[in-house]
Amino acid sequence: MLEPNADHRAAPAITLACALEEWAGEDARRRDVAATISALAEGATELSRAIAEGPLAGDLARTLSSGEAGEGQKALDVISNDIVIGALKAAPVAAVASEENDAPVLLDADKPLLVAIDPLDGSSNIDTDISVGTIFAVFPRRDDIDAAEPAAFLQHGRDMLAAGYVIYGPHTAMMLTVGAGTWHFALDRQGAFRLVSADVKVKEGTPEFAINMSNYHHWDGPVRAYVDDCLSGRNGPRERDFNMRWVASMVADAHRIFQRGGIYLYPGDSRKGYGQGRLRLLYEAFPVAFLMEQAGGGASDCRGPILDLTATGLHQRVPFAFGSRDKVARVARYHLEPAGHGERSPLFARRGLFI
Ligand SMILES: O=P(O)(O)OC[C@H]1O[C@](O)(COP(=O)(O)O)[C@@H](O)[C@@H]1O
Ligand SMILES: [Mg+2]
Ligand SMILES: [Mg+2]
Repeated sequence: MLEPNADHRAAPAITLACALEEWAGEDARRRDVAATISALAEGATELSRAIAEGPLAGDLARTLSSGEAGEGQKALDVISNDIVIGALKAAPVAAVASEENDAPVLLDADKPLLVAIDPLDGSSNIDTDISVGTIFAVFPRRDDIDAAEPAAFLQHGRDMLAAGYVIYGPHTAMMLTVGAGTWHFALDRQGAFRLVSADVKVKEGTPEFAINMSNYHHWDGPVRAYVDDCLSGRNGPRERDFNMRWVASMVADAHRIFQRGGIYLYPGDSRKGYGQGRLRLLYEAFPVAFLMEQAGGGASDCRGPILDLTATGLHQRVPFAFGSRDKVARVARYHLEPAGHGERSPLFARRGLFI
Protein backbone atom coordinates (compact mmCIF):
# COMPACT_ATOMS: atom_id res chain seq x y z
CA MET A 1 0.00 0.00 0.00
CA LEU A 2 1.23 3.56 -0.70
CA GLU A 3 2.49 5.50 2.31
CA PRO A 4 0.91 8.99 2.51
CA ASN A 5 4.24 10.68 1.78
CA ALA A 6 5.63 8.04 -0.54
CA ASP A 7 6.69 9.26 -3.98
CA HIS A 8 4.30 7.25 -6.15
CA ARG A 9 5.04 9.09 -9.38
CA ALA A 10 6.06 6.90 -12.29
CA ALA A 11 9.65 7.11 -13.50
CA PRO A 12 10.02 9.60 -16.39
CA ALA A 13 9.12 7.83 -19.60
CA ILE A 14 10.45 8.29 -23.13
CA THR A 15 9.47 11.61 -24.71
CA LEU A 16 7.45 12.09 -27.89
CA ALA A 17 10.55 13.61 -29.51
CA CYS A 18 12.61 10.47 -28.74
CA ALA A 19 9.84 8.12 -29.88
CA LEU A 20 9.53 10.00 -33.18
CA GLU A 21 13.31 10.15 -33.65
CA GLU A 22 13.56 6.40 -33.16
CA TRP A 23 10.66 5.70 -35.52
CA ALA A 24 11.86 8.10 -38.24
CA GLY A 25 15.53 7.11 -38.34
CA GLU A 26 17.09 8.46 -41.55
CA ASP A 27 13.95 8.08 -43.68
CA ALA A 28 13.22 11.49 -45.24
CA ARG A 29 9.42 11.05 -45.45
CA ARG A 30 9.24 9.86 -41.86
CA ARG A 31 11.38 12.76 -40.68
CA ASP A 32 8.93 15.18 -42.31
CA VAL A 33 6.00 13.46 -40.59
CA ALA A 34 7.87 13.51 -37.27
CA ALA A 35 8.64 17.23 -37.62
CA THR A 36 4.98 17.92 -38.35
CA ILE A 37 3.82 16.00 -35.29
CA SER A 38 6.39 17.81 -33.16
CA ALA A 39 5.07 21.16 -34.41
CA LEU A 40 1.50 20.08 -33.62
CA ALA A 41 2.64 19.00 -30.15
CA GLU A 42 4.16 22.44 -29.57
CA GLY A 43 0.94 24.13 -30.64
CA ALA A 44 -1.08 21.81 -28.44
CA THR A 45 1.16 22.54 -25.45
CA GLU A 46 0.59 26.28 -25.90
CA LEU A 47 -3.14 25.69 -26.29
CA SER A 48 -3.30 23.50 -23.18
CA ARG A 49 -1.91 26.42 -21.16
CA ALA A 50 -4.59 28.81 -22.46
CA ILE A 51 -7.33 26.24 -21.81
CA ALA A 52 -6.01 25.56 -18.29
CA GLU A 53 -6.38 29.27 -17.46
CA GLY A 54 -10.07 29.08 -18.34
CA PRO A 55 -11.92 32.32 -17.56
CA LEU A 56 -8.64 33.96 -16.48
CA ALA A 57 -7.65 33.99 -20.16
CA GLY A 58 -10.76 36.03 -21.08
CA ASP A 59 -14.20 34.97 -22.29
CA LEU A 60 -13.04 32.00 -24.37
CA ALA A 61 -16.61 30.72 -24.78
CA ARG A 62 -17.80 33.95 -26.44
CA THR A 63 -19.80 33.10 -29.57
CA LEU A 64 -18.45 34.87 -32.66
CA SER A 65 -20.73 33.39 -35.33
CA SER A 66 -23.36 30.67 -35.64
CA GLY A 67 -22.89 27.65 -37.93
CA GLU A 68 -25.32 25.78 -40.20
CA ALA A 69 -25.80 22.81 -37.83
CA GLY A 70 -25.64 24.51 -34.48
CA GLU A 71 -21.83 24.71 -34.41
CA GLY A 72 -21.29 28.36 -33.53
CA GLN A 73 -17.70 29.59 -33.72
CA LYS A 74 -16.38 30.46 -30.26
CA ALA A 75 -13.47 32.73 -29.35
CA LEU A 76 -11.40 29.70 -28.35
CA ASP A 77 -12.06 28.06 -31.74
CA VAL A 78 -10.35 31.04 -33.40
CA ILE A 79 -7.51 31.18 -30.87
CA SER A 80 -6.93 27.43 -31.29
CA ASN A 81 -6.88 27.77 -35.06
CA ASP A 82 -4.35 30.61 -34.92
CA ILE A 83 -2.12 28.62 -32.55
CA VAL A 84 -2.09 25.36 -34.52
CA ILE A 85 -1.62 27.03 -37.90
CA GLY A 86 1.09 29.25 -36.41
CA ALA A 87 2.87 26.16 -35.09
CA LEU A 88 2.63 24.39 -38.45
CA LYS A 89 4.43 27.24 -40.23
CA ALA A 90 7.68 25.76 -38.88
CA ALA A 91 6.82 22.29 -40.22
CA PRO A 92 7.21 20.77 -43.71
CA VAL A 93 3.54 21.44 -44.46
CA ALA A 94 2.28 22.95 -47.71
CA ALA A 95 -1.30 23.70 -46.64
CA VAL A 96 -3.76 23.19 -43.80
CA ALA A 97 -7.45 22.33 -44.08
CA SER A 98 -9.07 23.48 -40.85
CA GLU A 99 -12.61 23.25 -39.57
CA GLU A 100 -12.34 26.98 -38.93
CA ASN A 101 -11.45 27.99 -42.51
CA ASP A 102 -13.68 27.58 -45.55
CA ALA A 103 -10.68 26.99 -47.85
CA PRO A 104 -7.21 25.50 -47.28
CA VAL A 105 -4.63 27.84 -45.75
CA LEU A 106 -1.48 27.85 -47.91
CA LEU A 107 1.77 27.81 -45.90
CA ASP A 108 4.48 26.89 -48.42
CA ALA A 109 3.43 25.22 -51.67
CA ASP A 110 6.75 23.38 -52.02
CA LYS A 111 6.57 21.53 -48.70
CA PRO A 112 5.69 17.82 -48.92
CA LEU A 113 2.76 17.37 -46.50
CA LEU A 114 -0.82 18.46 -45.90
CA VAL A 115 -2.58 18.66 -42.54
CA ALA A 116 -6.33 18.46 -41.92
CA ILE A 117 -7.27 19.67 -38.46
CA ASP A 118 -10.09 20.30 -36.03
CA PRO A 119 -8.25 22.82 -33.83
CA LEU A 120 -10.81 22.57 -31.04
CA ASP A 121 -13.17 19.64 -30.76
CA GLY A 122 -16.05 19.88 -28.28
CA SER A 123 -16.17 23.66 -28.26
CA SER A 124 -19.73 23.63 -26.84
CA ASN A 125 -18.04 22.51 -23.60
CA ILE A 126 -15.53 25.36 -23.23
CA ASP A 127 -17.35 27.23 -20.47
CA THR A 128 -18.16 24.07 -18.47
CA ASP A 129 -14.56 22.92 -17.80
CA ILE A 130 -15.14 19.65 -19.63
CA SER A 131 -12.44 18.08 -21.80
CA VAL A 132 -11.92 19.45 -25.30
CA GLY A 133 -9.29 18.49 -27.87
CA THR A 134 -7.41 18.98 -31.13
CA ILE A 135 -7.73 16.33 -33.87
CA PHE A 136 -5.34 16.09 -36.82
CA ALA A 137 -4.53 14.04 -39.92
CA VAL A 138 -1.33 14.21 -41.98
CA PHE A 139 -1.49 13.48 -45.72
CA PRO A 140 1.09 13.57 -48.50
CA ARG A 141 0.94 16.62 -50.79
CA ARG A 142 -0.04 15.62 -54.29
CA ASP A 143 2.18 16.68 -57.16
CA ASP A 144 -0.72 17.07 -59.60
CA ILE A 145 -2.87 19.55 -57.62
CA ASP A 146 -2.07 22.95 -56.15
CA ALA A 147 -1.92 22.53 -52.34
CA ALA A 148 -4.19 25.56 -51.90
CA GLU A 149 -7.00 23.82 -53.82
CA PRO A 150 -9.58 21.89 -51.78
CA ALA A 151 -9.13 19.02 -54.25
CA ALA A 152 -5.58 18.51 -52.91
CA PHE A 153 -7.15 17.23 -49.69
CA LEU A 154 -9.69 14.91 -51.29
CA GLN A 155 -7.68 11.80 -50.58
CA HIS A 156 -8.39 8.22 -49.63
CA GLY A 157 -8.50 7.38 -45.91
CA ARG A 158 -5.65 4.93 -46.26
CA ASP A 159 -3.43 7.65 -47.78
CA MET A 160 -3.07 9.17 -44.30
CA LEU A 161 0.51 9.11 -43.06
CA ALA A 162 -0.24 9.92 -39.42
CA ALA A 163 -3.15 10.97 -37.25
CA GLY A 164 -3.92 11.79 -33.68
CA TYR A 165 -5.64 13.95 -31.15
CA VAL A 166 -4.66 15.90 -28.07
CA ILE A 167 -7.17 15.93 -25.24
CA TYR A 168 -7.13 18.83 -22.79
CA GLY A 169 -8.65 17.29 -19.69
CA PRO A 170 -7.58 16.97 -16.05
CA HIS A 171 -4.29 16.08 -17.70
CA THR A 172 -3.35 16.71 -21.32
CA ALA A 173 -2.76 13.57 -23.40
CA MET A 174 -2.01 12.72 -27.01
CA MET A 175 -3.06 9.64 -28.94
CA LEU A 176 -0.96 9.22 -32.02
CA THR A 177 -0.51 6.80 -34.88
CA VAL A 178 2.12 6.80 -37.59
CA GLY A 179 0.84 3.44 -38.82
CA ALA A 180 2.79 1.40 -36.28
CA GLY A 181 0.12 0.91 -33.62
CA THR A 182 -1.52 3.56 -31.47
CA TRP A 183 0.69 5.43 -29.01
CA HIS A 184 -0.48 7.23 -25.87
CA PHE A 185 1.44 10.16 -24.37
CA ALA A 186 0.75 12.43 -21.39
CA LEU A 187 2.04 16.00 -21.10
CA ASP A 188 4.28 16.58 -18.09
CA ARG A 189 4.55 19.86 -16.18
CA GLN A 190 7.79 20.73 -17.96
CA GLY A 191 5.99 20.67 -21.33
CA ALA A 192 7.13 17.29 -22.71
CA PHE A 193 4.78 14.61 -23.96
CA ARG A 194 5.86 11.32 -22.34
CA LEU A 195 5.00 7.83 -23.50
CA VAL A 196 2.32 6.01 -21.52
CA SER A 197 1.83 3.11 -23.96
CA ALA A 198 3.07 2.23 -27.43
CA ASP A 199 0.55 -0.55 -27.79
CA VAL A 200 -2.95 0.78 -27.04
CA LYS A 201 -5.65 -1.85 -27.60
CA VAL A 202 -9.42 -1.26 -27.71
CA LYS A 203 -11.15 -3.88 -25.59
CA GLU A 204 -14.14 -5.84 -26.81
CA GLY A 205 -17.15 -6.81 -24.74
CA THR A 206 -17.55 -3.59 -22.73
CA PRO A 207 -21.29 -2.96 -22.30
CA GLU A 208 -21.19 0.79 -22.84
CA PHE A 209 -22.41 3.05 -25.64
CA ALA A 210 -22.17 6.78 -26.36
CA ILE A 211 -24.80 8.56 -28.40
CA ASN A 212 -26.83 11.75 -28.06
CA MET A 213 -30.11 10.10 -26.98
CA SER A 214 -32.07 13.34 -27.45
CA ASN A 215 -31.93 12.62 -31.19
CA TYR A 216 -33.74 9.28 -30.81
CA HIS A 217 -36.83 10.45 -32.68
CA HIS A 218 -34.70 11.66 -35.59
CA TRP A 219 -32.82 8.39 -36.17
CA ASP A 220 -33.63 5.79 -38.75
CA GLY A 221 -34.73 2.23 -37.92
CA PRO A 222 -31.35 0.48 -37.69
CA VAL A 223 -29.89 3.02 -35.26
CA ARG A 224 -33.01 2.88 -33.08
CA ALA A 225 -32.90 -0.91 -33.18
CA TYR A 226 -29.26 -0.98 -32.10
CA VAL A 227 -29.87 1.39 -29.19
CA ASP A 228 -33.15 -0.30 -28.21
CA ASP A 229 -31.32 -3.60 -27.97
CA CYS A 230 -28.73 -2.04 -25.66
CA LEU A 231 -31.42 -0.40 -23.55
CA SER A 232 -33.42 -3.60 -23.19
CA GLY A 233 -30.57 -4.91 -21.06
CA ARG A 234 -30.27 -8.39 -19.68
CA ASN A 235 -33.78 -9.37 -20.81
CA GLY A 236 -33.19 -8.24 -24.39
CA PRO A 237 -31.20 -9.83 -27.20
CA ARG A 238 -27.84 -8.53 -25.90
CA GLU A 239 -28.53 -10.34 -22.58
CA ARG A 240 -26.69 -7.79 -20.46
CA ASP A 241 -27.25 -4.36 -18.99
CA PHE A 242 -25.57 -1.48 -20.82
CA ASN A 243 -24.21 1.78 -19.48
CA MET A 244 -24.40 5.04 -21.44
CA ARG A 245 -22.05 8.05 -21.64
CA TRP A 246 -22.15 11.19 -23.80
CA VAL A 247 -19.58 13.93 -23.24
CA ALA A 248 -20.38 15.93 -26.42
CA SER A 249 -16.61 16.16 -27.02
CA MET A 250 -15.73 13.34 -29.37
CA VAL A 251 -12.13 13.33 -28.17
CA ALA A 252 -13.31 12.67 -24.62
CA ASP A 253 -15.62 9.85 -25.72
CA ALA A 254 -12.81 8.43 -27.87
CA HIS A 255 -10.33 8.64 -25.02
CA ARG A 256 -12.66 6.73 -22.72
CA ILE A 257 -13.15 4.06 -25.38
CA PHE A 258 -9.38 3.69 -25.78
CA GLN A 259 -9.13 3.10 -22.02
CA ARG A 260 -12.04 0.72 -21.53
CA GLY A 261 -13.86 -0.11 -24.76
CA GLY A 262 -17.42 0.60 -25.86
CA ILE A 263 -18.88 2.37 -28.89
CA TYR A 264 -19.53 5.95 -30.03
CA LEU A 265 -22.22 6.73 -32.60
CA TYR A 266 -23.12 9.92 -34.41
CA PRO A 267 -25.38 8.60 -37.20
CA GLY A 268 -27.16 10.60 -39.86
CA ASP A 269 -30.64 11.68 -38.82
CA SER A 270 -33.69 13.47 -40.15
CA ARG A 271 -32.86 16.95 -38.83
CA LYS A 272 -32.04 19.61 -41.42
CA GLY A 273 -28.29 19.51 -42.07
CA TYR A 274 -27.79 16.21 -40.23
CA GLY A 275 -28.50 13.74 -43.05
CA GLN A 276 -24.84 12.68 -42.90
CA GLY A 277 -24.56 13.18 -39.15
CA ARG A 278 -22.43 15.88 -37.60
CA LEU A 279 -18.84 14.71 -37.74
CA ARG A 280 -16.48 15.85 -40.50
CA LEU A 281 -14.69 13.19 -42.50
CA LEU A 282 -11.29 14.77 -43.13
CA TYR A 283 -10.36 16.09 -39.71
CA GLU A 284 -12.62 14.19 -37.29
CA ALA A 285 -13.61 10.76 -38.63
CA PHE A 286 -10.47 9.93 -40.67
CA PRO A 287 -7.98 10.52 -37.84
CA VAL A 288 -10.05 8.82 -35.16
CA ALA A 289 -10.66 5.88 -37.51
CA PHE A 290 -6.91 5.52 -38.16
CA LEU A 291 -6.22 5.55 -34.40
CA MET A 292 -8.98 3.02 -33.77
CA GLU A 293 -7.90 0.57 -36.46
CA GLN A 294 -4.29 0.76 -35.30
CA ALA A 295 -5.49 -0.12 -31.79
CA GLY A 296 -7.50 -3.11 -33.01
CA GLY A 297 -10.83 -1.25 -32.86
CA GLY A 298 -13.22 -0.39 -35.66
CA ALA A 299 -14.60 2.76 -37.29
CA SER A 300 -17.37 2.89 -39.87
CA ASP A 301 -19.94 5.10 -41.52
CA CYS A 302 -22.41 2.65 -39.90
CA ARG A 303 -21.91 0.35 -42.89
CA GLY A 304 -18.30 0.01 -44.04
CA PRO A 305 -14.86 1.12 -42.84
CA ILE A 306 -14.34 4.88 -42.73
CA LEU A 307 -10.78 4.41 -43.99
CA ASP A 308 -12.12 2.89 -47.22
CA LEU A 309 -13.75 6.22 -48.12
CA THR A 310 -12.30 8.93 -50.33
CA ALA A 311 -13.14 12.48 -49.27
CA THR A 312 -15.34 14.38 -51.70
CA GLY A 313 -15.44 17.71 -49.85
CA LEU A 314 -13.21 19.62 -47.46
CA HIS A 315 -15.91 19.89 -44.80
CA GLN A 316 -17.91 16.81 -45.78
CA ARG A 317 -19.88 15.15 -42.96
CA VAL A 318 -20.15 11.42 -42.44
CA PRO A 319 -22.23 9.12 -40.21
CA PHE A 320 -19.72 7.82 -37.69
CA ALA A 321 -19.50 4.78 -35.41
CA PHE A 322 -16.26 3.79 -33.73
CA GLY A 323 -14.94 1.75 -30.84
CA SER A 324 -14.74 -1.96 -30.03
CA ARG A 325 -14.56 -3.89 -33.27
CA ASP A 326 -17.37 -6.31 -32.37
CA LYS A 327 -19.78 -3.45 -31.68
CA VAL A 328 -18.90 -1.50 -34.83
CA ALA A 329 -19.46 -4.70 -36.85
CA ARG A 330 -22.82 -5.19 -35.16
CA VAL A 331 -23.96 -1.65 -36.06
CA ALA A 332 -23.09 -2.43 -39.69
CA ARG A 333 -25.16 -5.65 -39.56
CA TYR A 334 -28.19 -3.70 -38.30
CA HIS A 335 -27.83 -1.38 -41.30
CA LEU A 336 -26.98 -3.93 -43.96
CA GLU A 337 -29.38 -6.68 -42.85
CA PRO A 338 -32.15 -4.70 -41.10
CA ALA A 339 -34.76 -7.41 -41.36
CA GLY A 340 -32.65 -10.49 -41.03
CA HIS A 341 -29.63 -9.93 -38.84
CA GLY A 342 -31.23 -12.52 -36.59
CA GLU A 343 -29.82 -11.19 -33.35
CA ARG A 344 -32.82 -9.29 -32.07
CA SER A 345 -35.77 -10.94 -30.42
CA PRO A 346 -39.20 -10.70 -32.14
CA LEU A 347 -40.32 -8.55 -29.22
CA PHE A 348 -38.10 -5.74 -30.49
CA ALA A 349 -38.35 -6.48 -34.18
CA ARG A 350 -40.93 -3.90 -35.25
CA ARG A 351 -41.14 -1.16 -32.66
CA GLY A 352 -38.57 0.89 -30.82
CA LEU A 353 -38.92 0.85 -27.03
CA PHE A 354 -39.85 4.51 -27.05
CA ILE A 355 -42.22 4.53 -30.02
O1 LIG B 1 -24.05 18.54 -29.48
P1 LIG B 1 -24.16 17.22 -30.17
O2 LIG B 1 -25.08 17.22 -31.35
O3 LIG B 1 -24.44 16.08 -29.22
O4 LIG B 1 -22.73 16.97 -30.86
C1 LIG B 1 -21.60 16.66 -30.11
C2 LIG B 1 -20.53 16.25 -31.06
O5 LIG B 1 -20.16 17.36 -31.87
C3 LIG B 1 -18.79 17.64 -31.74
O6 LIG B 1 -18.66 18.59 -30.74
C4 LIG B 1 -18.22 18.24 -32.99
O7 LIG B 1 -17.00 18.94 -32.77
P2 LIG B 1 -16.78 20.55 -32.80
O8 LIG B 1 -16.82 21.10 -31.41
O9 LIG B 1 -15.38 20.58 -33.38
O10 LIG B 1 -17.80 21.16 -33.72
C5 LIG B 1 -18.19 16.32 -31.27
O11 LIG B 1 -17.00 16.51 -30.57
C6 LIG B 1 -19.29 15.79 -30.35
O12 LIG B 1 -19.29 14.41 -30.17
MG1 LIG C 1 -14.97 18.54 -33.67
MG1 LIG D 1 -13.97 22.11 -33.73
